[in-house]
Parts: sequence; C-alpha cells; structure tokens
Amino acid sequence: MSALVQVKEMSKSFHDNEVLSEISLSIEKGEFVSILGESGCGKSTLLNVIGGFEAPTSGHVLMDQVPIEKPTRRAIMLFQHYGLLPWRTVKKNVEFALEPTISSATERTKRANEYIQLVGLEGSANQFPAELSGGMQQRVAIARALAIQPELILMDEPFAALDTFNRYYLQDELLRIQQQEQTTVALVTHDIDEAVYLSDRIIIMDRNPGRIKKTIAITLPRPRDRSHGDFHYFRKLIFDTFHFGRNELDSDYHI
Ligand SMILES: Nc1ncnc2c1ncn2[C@@H]1O[C@H](COP(=O)(O)OP(=O)(O)OP(=O)(O)O)[C@@H](O)[C@H]1O
Repeated sequence: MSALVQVKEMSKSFHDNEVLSEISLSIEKGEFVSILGESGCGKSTLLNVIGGFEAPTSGHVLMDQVPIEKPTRRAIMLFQHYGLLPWRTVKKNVEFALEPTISSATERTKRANEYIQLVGLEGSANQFPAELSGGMQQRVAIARALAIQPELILMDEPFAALDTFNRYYLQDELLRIQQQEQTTVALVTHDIDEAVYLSDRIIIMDRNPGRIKKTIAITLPRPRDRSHGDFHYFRKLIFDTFHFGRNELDSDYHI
C-alpha cells in the first residue's frame, strides 16, 4: 500500500483558537480509517482540511504528494444529513452529481443505474427523497458519492441519525462496496463499536487543542463478529485510552 493522504505537522486555528495542533498522519490507498474523539476535539475540522474545505494554518496536507488546496471530485464528503435535492427523484439526484464530469446524458443514466443497483435501491429509482426512509435516503447519498468514483470518501457521522438495524445494514453495505471499489475512507464517528467493526485503523484524538493521542490498528479478520471476544478486546482497549471508569460506561458505547 502507498499513502493517498499525508498530513504533516498540520495545525489549524480559528482566530486565536488553536483547534488542531501538529497533526501528522497518513492514510493508505484502500484503507478504512476512523477518527474517534470527544465532542469538540476537531474531528470535523480535520476532515474539512483533508477535503480542501478549510486551509491549514500551518503544516502540509497532501494527496498523492500534491498539496490539497481546494475541494476536488477526488475526495467526496458524506454527511449525517443526506443533502439530497427534494425535488429530484433518486435517479435524478445521482445523475445530477455526474453532470460536471459526464457530458452524455445516456452515460449519466447508465452510471446512476449501476450505483443505485449497488446500494439495492433499483426499486425506488423513480421515487422522491421524502418518500424514502432515513436509511434509504442515506443509501442514495452513498450511491451518489460512489457514482462520482472518488478515490477518497470523507464521512462525518454518516449513520448517526439511523436506527441500529439500518446502521448495521449500511455499515455492511459500505464495507462490501468499499472493498469492491477499493475506495479509501476516512470516517468520523462517536460510535466505538462502529469504528472497531469498520476500520483498518482507528485514530484517537485528544482535545484543547486537538491532537492525535493514539493510533490503533484493528487486526481482526473480516467479516467481523461484534460478539467475539477479540472484538471486545479492541473495544476495551479504546475505552482504556479514553480513561473511562466503569461508572462512566455507556451501554451503547458512544463517546
Ligand atoms: N468555522 C469555524 N469557525 C470557528 N470555530 C470553528 C469553526 N469550525 C469549528 N470550530 C471550532 O473548532 C472546534 C472543533 O470543532 P469540530 O467541529 O471540528 O469538532 P468535532 O470533534 O468534530 O466535534 P463534534 O464531535 O461535536 O462534531 C470547536 O470548538 C468549534 O467551535
């Protein structure tokens, strides 16, 4: 594997407030990395800098050795709120995202259909977002992001608004497609379980200012079993990193 993204001694301040301090990390091609940390530690800011939406105050952020200076279609951001256009059908939402790069309408339709099928929504292609459940809307957002065929998907708590069943289902779908397409993923989450289930590597952050506290490689074979003792081992390792005492444990493993 070789590095797709390199962040080198990067700091980010908003006015006088240093939010990220001396962050260095690299993300390999095809790797699934999660970023965990308490609220306000700068996780979203880090994604925004990697996506080119925010400029670092100092240090370097590179994609394939080239400085990231603005958002490009090589890196797509996926949010908790799906950002679908309500007046367009599922198919038209996906096709719309392809307009800047595919000039032929026939080609756009073909690509859109392919990715709608990939997320299992072929039966809903002509429906409007309001007619779909939250889980289905997020699948449309995933199809739209993937159809662009980005090298990197940046995800900011994409499953946080979903119920457990939809969350588990979409986590599996995402992994299946990510492995098939060899897409590189950087995911921000508060859900330790989700991070252990999905990631090759988990980056744990400290706050005030945001720094990398620890990086943990999740060496569990796939598909992973959430009830397996080894899974619990990694969960505990992460809890211990946050120094949570027993009384502070939350049954859902959210931070
Ligand atoms: N555009 C901005 N202007 C000023 N301050 C900002 C801006 N964006 C983020 N911040 C500040 O940076 C800090 C980190 O915010 P950020 O959203 O990156 O944290 P986070 O770890 O993603 O938090 P959460 O888990 O609650 O989403 C916060 O104190 C926030 O107020």
